Amino acid sequence: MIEVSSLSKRFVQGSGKKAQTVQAVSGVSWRAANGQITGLLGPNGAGKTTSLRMVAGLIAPDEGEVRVDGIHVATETQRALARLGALSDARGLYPRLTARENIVYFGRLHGLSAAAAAARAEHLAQLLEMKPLLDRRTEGFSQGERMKTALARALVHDPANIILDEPTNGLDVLATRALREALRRLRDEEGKCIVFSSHIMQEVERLCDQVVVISHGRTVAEGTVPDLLQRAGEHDFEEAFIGLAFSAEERRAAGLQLAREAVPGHAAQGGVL
Ligand SMILES: Nc1ncnc2c1ncn2[C@@H]1O[C@H](COP(=O)(O)OP(=O)(O)OP(=O)(O)O)[C@@H](O)[C@H]1O
Repeated sequence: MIEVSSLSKRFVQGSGKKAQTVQAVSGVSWRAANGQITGLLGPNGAGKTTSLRMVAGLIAPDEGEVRVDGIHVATETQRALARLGALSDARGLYPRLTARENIVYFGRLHGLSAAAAAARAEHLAQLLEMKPLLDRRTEGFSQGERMKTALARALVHDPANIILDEPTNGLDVLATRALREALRRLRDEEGKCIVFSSHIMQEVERLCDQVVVISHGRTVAEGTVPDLLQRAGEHDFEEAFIGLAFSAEERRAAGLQLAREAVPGHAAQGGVL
């Protein structure tokens, strides 16, 4: 289980009089349960990546806290992170090593014996359907092949919690489906707590048991897809997302309208969403 409470983070760019402050995350709170897939859904710049980087202990929050299975990431970092597998956008594989060597190497860094790491590589290759890749050098791997290898590497220590930042970025339809299937198996067969960020509505709608909508660094809604549809008073998830994530003023400024806001006989300036 992952619990994020009142998390805030700002970045300062430049120095002196030219310094600019960006409030990336402003009091975000959410909870991701075991045996469920939780989606962080938000427009570009909403604060999803920054939130996940704080969950993974890569950057420290200014305020708030993250607990992984009840363990504070800030104070018991090693113990909390031992229970977390993180897949970031930068896949960062070693090109001269085979997929198997990449996975085993990370297993060894996590303290697994050579035999245990090798057994995990076999198990994960089966789970992620990547057996034919295992003994190829990762140099020249396709996006989908790289993603699978990086995911196997992130799962080598069998963490109970998995976070993935926009995992389908750059993947074609087949690789996306394979990833979706792998995440379902990790949820259903192994009871993992899975969190992934996305701005792709269909992906979240298809896969997530629970959705957290983030906008301007805040949690603006949380619930199942049917909960969010009901809350927004919409039948279409994309319309619900637009209604929840953007204020009426923002929609007007962007020249966008929800279908239900359209005046009959008048075309929207920027097109009806
Ligand atoms: N290292 C940084 N320095 C300065 N600003 C940053 C930094 N990292 C993030 N930001 C800013 O914080 C805000 C939130 O960024 P973040 O990457 O968390 O959003 P996101 O929801 O993941 O967006 P996207 O869907 O576009 O990836 C943005 O305005 C971004 O420019």
